[in-house]
Amino acid sequence: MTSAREAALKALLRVDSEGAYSNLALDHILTGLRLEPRERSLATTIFYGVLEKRITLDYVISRFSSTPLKKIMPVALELLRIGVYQILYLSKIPPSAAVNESVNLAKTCGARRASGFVNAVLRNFLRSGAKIPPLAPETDSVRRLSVEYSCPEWMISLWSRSYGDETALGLLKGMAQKPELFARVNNTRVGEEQLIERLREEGTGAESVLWPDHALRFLKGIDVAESGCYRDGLFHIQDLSSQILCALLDPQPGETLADVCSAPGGKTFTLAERMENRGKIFAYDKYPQKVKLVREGAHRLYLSCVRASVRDAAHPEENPEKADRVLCDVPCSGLGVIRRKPEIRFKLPGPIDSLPDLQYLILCKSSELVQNGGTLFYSTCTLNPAENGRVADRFLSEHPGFLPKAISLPESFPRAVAEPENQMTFLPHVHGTDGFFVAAFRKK
Ligand SMILES: C[S@@+](CC[C@H](N)C(=O)[O-])C[C@H]1O[C@@H](n2cnc3c(N)ncnc32)[C@H](O)[C@@H]1O
Repeated sequence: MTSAREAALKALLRVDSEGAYSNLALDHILTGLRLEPRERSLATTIFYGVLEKRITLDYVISRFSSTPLKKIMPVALELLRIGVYQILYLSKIPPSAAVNESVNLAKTCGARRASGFVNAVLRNFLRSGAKIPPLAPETDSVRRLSVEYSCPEWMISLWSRSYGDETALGLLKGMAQKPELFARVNNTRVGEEQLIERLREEGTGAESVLWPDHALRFLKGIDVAESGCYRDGLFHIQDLSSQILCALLDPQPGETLADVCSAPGGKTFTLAERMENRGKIFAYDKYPQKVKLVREGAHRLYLSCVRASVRDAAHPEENPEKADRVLCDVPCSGLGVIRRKPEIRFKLPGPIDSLPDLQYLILCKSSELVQNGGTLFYSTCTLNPAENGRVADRFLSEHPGFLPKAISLPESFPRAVAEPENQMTFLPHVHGTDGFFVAAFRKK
């Protein structure tokens, strides 16, 4: 029978070898296995923990292995990470059990010849006192932070350069925190208090958030597949940052909107709800299978004003009907959602460098959809000025037909980054949201 650690191993290998998204890789492995709830929870803890702490774990392994990391076969390396992770961070698991389980899995999961090596490295680590060994005194501060917070050096340098050392440190500390989970109440079907009560009956605690309206905070995790309220279309899961963007966009019933990068549909749904399902939202995405997700979500939530279809926002064949408000929630590097998707920290800076050109193109093309006097919003879930403020600044400087539209927020959302008043960067450790960026423009 597959154990929790074997499930975690398989999911980790999937992320490494196929570049799979963490949640999908884990779901894929766990579906089809009949693990006890406790085993399932251990598999999840080990899987996410190893991804989150990988840089720290690799540093530890490098100090106790005579073989350089790059030469260790993938299964053995992952088993070493799983072993060291449990020894360092899971105090309820006896260290000897952590070692034995990794060694046994090496024997049964395709790394039999490396099982002695896995045993030797883990036992060396235990004998040394099972602590993260100090770095050499000459190690520079970025490398130190990288090992301490398990964050790549290039990302730490980017954040220090862009936001200052203090904010960069805040981001690193925030990255290690468990993110809160929020829902957007489907106000076309249920009131906030009513939904809180219905969730309580299902055994899920939730409370209202002061702002924006119709946002709920879950008091513990929720398995949406098990929730009747979810199936009945009473809410969708959405971070506060996205809900705030939709509040700023402020669509009115009866208007026409275009959401040019809409899948899987979270913002489309909130916008449709804010419009009380009256008017039209053209929800586009480049990929047909993703458009299907938007259609299914709108159907579940009874949002008939959503019209989902395939369209390439960067190379549109023709421009459809103009809209009162247009949203460009562009593809981005996702550095603001590392708390939820730990594998994002292993993206390489090279591919990220090409994103601003695509983002700018999408923004320029989409600006042609805005009616005179209408508004245009640009957003990302990343913390990288090249994809954020620089795209927004360039748009204004090259489009005299648009003006900056000031963003003003309640006092509980103070500005944490010096930027023009039509831009706002949300930081997890300051605002309690995902890392997020919004820029707003008005067409003359
Ligand atoms: C950040 S996600 C959008 C999230 C979505 N707005 C939501 O709230 O659920 C970016 C989306 O852009 C889509 N995309 C990427 N390139 C595109 C393009 N050239 N045209 C249209 N959509 C594109 C991706 O498929 C992805 O679904």
